[in-house]
Amino acid sequence: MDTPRRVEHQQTDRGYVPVYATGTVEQPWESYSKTDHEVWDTLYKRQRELLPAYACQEFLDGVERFGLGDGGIPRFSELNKVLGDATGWEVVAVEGLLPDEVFFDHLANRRFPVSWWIRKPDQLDYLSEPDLFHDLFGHVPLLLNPVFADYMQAYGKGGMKAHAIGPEALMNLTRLYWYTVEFGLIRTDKGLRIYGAGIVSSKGESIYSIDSPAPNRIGFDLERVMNTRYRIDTFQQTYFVIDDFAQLFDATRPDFTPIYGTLADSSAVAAGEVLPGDHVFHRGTREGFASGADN
Ligand SMILES: C[C@H](O)[C@H](O)[C@H]1CNc2nc(N)[nH]c(=O)c2N1
Ligand SMILES: N[C@@H](Cc1ccccc1)C(=O)O
Ligand SMILES: [Fe+2]
Repeated sequence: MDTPRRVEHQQTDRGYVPVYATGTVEQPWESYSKTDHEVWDTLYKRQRELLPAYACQEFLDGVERFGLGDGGIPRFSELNKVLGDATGWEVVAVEGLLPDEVFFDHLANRRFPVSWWIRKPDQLDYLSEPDLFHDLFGHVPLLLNPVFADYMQAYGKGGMKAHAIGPEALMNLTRLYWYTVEFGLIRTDKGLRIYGAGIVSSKGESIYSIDSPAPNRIGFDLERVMNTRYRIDTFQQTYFVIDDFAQLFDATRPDFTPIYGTLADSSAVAAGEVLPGDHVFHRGTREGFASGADN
């Protein structure tokens, strides 16, 4: 994996850091404070205790293989030895949210962007932008699963294509990412389990997504998901459930171009709606659902 070449040094509050062409930086591991490491340990321990009963086995296996609980914020260079050998993926440190095409370009090249900074102690339960804990603990363990690793690279390539087609196609694809990679549930013989990074990195939403009567839980259907709006500022009003990872990979293998065409003519579905054709695992009570703009 050739690391993107350095193009400039950028003045930040940590002094000059090398910024690469694709928006990546070096992980400033020596700069992390004692509090930063304690925040990681607190969040890790909370999720490690909760998730054996809530997360899918593939995710739990990934957490163990990386040894994310060995104490303090992990060094990306250490993780990349395990990750590179397993599936050829590489964690790269970034400042935060990247433009869509830069983000997809990373995925298309088996690079997963992880914010170098971690949330503050008073942000344990909510923050507005993905931090190191969300990106690393939430997304990276499943990249050790070869089939999921292939899916994520294919997603990146699909993102470059959707970006070239136009903003509506990109929105359809971003909804797919949202309801699977970020907030997806999966069926197991022990009941519904979590694989979405946005859920497993949040104690509150881990419990809510499985136990609460409020949200809908509906069987995954590609076009249904691509046409369903979502909210970024609350727990989800609907969770989509896959039977297994193969279902997700098979559904996303075909060329999406005709689907983008079909969806361009149909109006989007609101986040909390249940449709006649839905495979309803649970029809939510909708208690606590605020109204408001959806994506
Ligand atoms: C897929 C969709 O565009 C999504 O919002 C992207 C945008 N840019 C990003 N940038 C970073 N660093 N991390 C992310 O998860 C995302 N998500
Ligand atoms: N098959 C999709 C790309 C894609 C792959 C995997 C996940 C999501 C999207 C396309 O042709 O655009
Ligand atoms: Fe994420």
